[in-house]
Amino acid sequence: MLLNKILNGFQDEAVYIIAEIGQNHQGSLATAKQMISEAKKAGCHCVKFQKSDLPAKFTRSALERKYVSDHAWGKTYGEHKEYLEFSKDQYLELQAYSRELNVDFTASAMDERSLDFLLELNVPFIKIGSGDANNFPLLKKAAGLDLPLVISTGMQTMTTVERIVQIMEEAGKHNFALMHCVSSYPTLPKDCQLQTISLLRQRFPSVVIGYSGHELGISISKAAVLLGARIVERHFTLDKNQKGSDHRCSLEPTELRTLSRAIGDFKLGKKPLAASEIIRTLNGGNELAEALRDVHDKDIMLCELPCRNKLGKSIVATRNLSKGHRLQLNDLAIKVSEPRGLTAETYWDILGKELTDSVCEDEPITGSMLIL
Ligand SMILES: CC(=O)N[C@H](C=O)[C@@H](O)[C@H](O)[C@H](O)COP(=O)(O)O
Ligand SMILES: C=C(OP(=O)(O)O)C(=O)O
Repeated sequence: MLLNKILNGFQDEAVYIIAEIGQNHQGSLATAKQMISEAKKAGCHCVKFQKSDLPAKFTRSALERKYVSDHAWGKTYGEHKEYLEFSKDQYLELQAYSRELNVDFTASAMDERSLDFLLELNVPFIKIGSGDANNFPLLKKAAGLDLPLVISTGMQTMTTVERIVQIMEEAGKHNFALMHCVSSYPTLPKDCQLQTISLLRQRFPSVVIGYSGHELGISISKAAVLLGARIVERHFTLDKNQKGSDHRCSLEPTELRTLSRAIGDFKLGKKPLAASEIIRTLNGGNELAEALRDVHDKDIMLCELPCRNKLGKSIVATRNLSKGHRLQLNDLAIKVSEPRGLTAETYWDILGKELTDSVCEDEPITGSMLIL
């Protein structure tokens, strides 16, 4: 697999291209297969899905909340997500089909049970999406595997990214990559913050840096490669005008083919190009210049707040806990919760803290419930 060669430092000039089918298959196995075939024809190395175990990823109230949107596939968020989930047999069929077409097949593990599911499937690598980049227990479990990891960093601060790398280092894990990502759909050029790629390369010189983009078009993704991204992930669709939250910021087959050919034509070496050279090389205008503006730090962006509020993970109780109880590891789970609680990255920091209030199973733990 090309990804292994890149992660092992054997292929400075190669870029691994992932077609993120995600949930753009509309819940249809036939459409998913057609998408796999089109992604392969477009020159992608990998087709990727999103795997969630709904009660493991979401609290009951998050699943029961009404989902009022033109993009909803059910009345509640749970019904919507259920409609878009494939079964194990369907995953096996999609995996067999991808094998026939000689394209790598994997999914993001959106909770620990989904990680186990993907391990049973024997996928070649695991993607951890931005929603789980601060889910340290999931990262720790994934870091203990031999499999390569591709970890997105949307909706996260540099401090959280440093902790991700620390978790990998503590597990002795070397075969992982960090993806620059801005979790807004579509991301405006001014919000793309491509120079975060340079920042991540400087801060973590031994880690392969990639780009998971949600912007419109392909120029910004090309620029990401010229800046040093060696994995590129883009959402893929057969038609951008379909129902579904991600279609608009996805690439259709022709665009994906144009992007993969352009990447293949670049003469890449170890040294990235400067912003001005990139703009010249790509004949870019204002939008590319905006995407390439200097970046001095990595923080959660305003444009990411809607996604963070919808899919950011919180700490919830695994069982009923009484006032005065001191929190232990097995009291806590990390889920998308409605309403939200303490953010996932505080998981290890609140161990041993005393509850000032009782909390019910599957409900969020908030800062005001703790004696800090
Ligand atoms: C952060 C994250 O997981 N983002 C994913 C990857 O980019 C997205 O595909 C979401 O699953 C999608 O946008 C959710 O849409 P809805 O809420 O309509 O199912
Ligand atoms: C959420 C995902 O990706 P990203 O954060 O890279 O958009 C994913 O791969 O499921």
